Amino acid sequence: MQQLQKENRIMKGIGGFYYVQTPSGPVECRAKGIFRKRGISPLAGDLVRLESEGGGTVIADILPRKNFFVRPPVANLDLLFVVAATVEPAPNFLVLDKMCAIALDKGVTPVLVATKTDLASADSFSQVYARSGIEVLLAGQDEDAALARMRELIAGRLCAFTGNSGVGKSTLLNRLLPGLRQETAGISKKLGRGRHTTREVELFEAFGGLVADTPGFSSLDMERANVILKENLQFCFPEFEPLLNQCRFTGCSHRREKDCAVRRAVEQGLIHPRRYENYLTMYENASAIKEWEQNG
Ligand SMILES: Nc1nc2c(ncn2[C@@H]2O[C@H](COP(=O)(O)OP(=O)(O)OP(=O)(O)O)[C@@H](O)[C@H]2O)c(=O)[nH]1
Ligand SMILES: [Zn+2]
Repeated sequence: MQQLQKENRIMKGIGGFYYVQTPSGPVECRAKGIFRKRGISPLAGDLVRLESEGGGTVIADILPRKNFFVRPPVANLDLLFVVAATVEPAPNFLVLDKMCAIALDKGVTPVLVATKTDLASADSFSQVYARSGIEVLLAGQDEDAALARMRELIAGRLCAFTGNSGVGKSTLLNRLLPGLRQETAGISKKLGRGRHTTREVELFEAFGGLVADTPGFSSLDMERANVILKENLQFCFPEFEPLLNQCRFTGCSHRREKDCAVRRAVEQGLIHPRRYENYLTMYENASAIKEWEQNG
């Protein structure tokens, strides 16, 4: 099993105060002034070095980050549950593929969770992702196996949930962590503030890992900070990976080039056409954004 570092980790930040989990218990502290001068803000998920200052404790250093997200503000994410419903709302595979690609681009493992499987079949999910290298879990109303697998995946990792409004993220989180709401209220009370301020990311210890309560992840693909370079996009589709050195041309974009191993795999049914189509769309988007940025 993977081990989460038991060092000092920021669980939550609110109004300039940070709630840091340390091997000897939780500590509430501020950050040293140097961060503000450098324009760096400590984030939930950050591993930090603490120092004593003026009788209190301050964050003196942020250890190198594996990755970070701007909205919601969280660092060092290991795994992202991408939640999508079979119906109400109907799945948008382009959005799902974008979310998975953004995760992979940042070194985060995406796991798809299909909800409302009691209302409609999840066959489309199973088919589209069967050979994608992305794990799909079916979480209808009575699917305990999916919850068991989620607990297993959370162990040793920092995890978050994303998905469009109404797909069932809260329902899933409540089934997974029935105590979450009370805990949220408890911590807010302890800090004596925050219940009605802007939602900040808060990490919860669960099943040997950490789960982020991150309502804002639905806007993931809108972030400029999350733009994937078109050259890197091919690495964000795990099913392309074993083929990448088999294309005739080095630097093949897998669109119109001759003897492209990726296109051949699509024709042979080894890559799902929907995934390939979405790759092409994302490639065009990435090219457009780059030109726009250069001209702007
Ligand atoms: N039938 C069925 N309904 C579900 C399931 N999961 C969630 N729902 C319902 O779908 C609706 C939306 O669920 P939420 O959990 O609030 O969805 P959410 O993703 O948290 O939505 P936002 O808070 O808007 O982001 C609620 O009425 C739930 O009861 C499911 O597996 N089956
Ligand atoms: Zn190619």
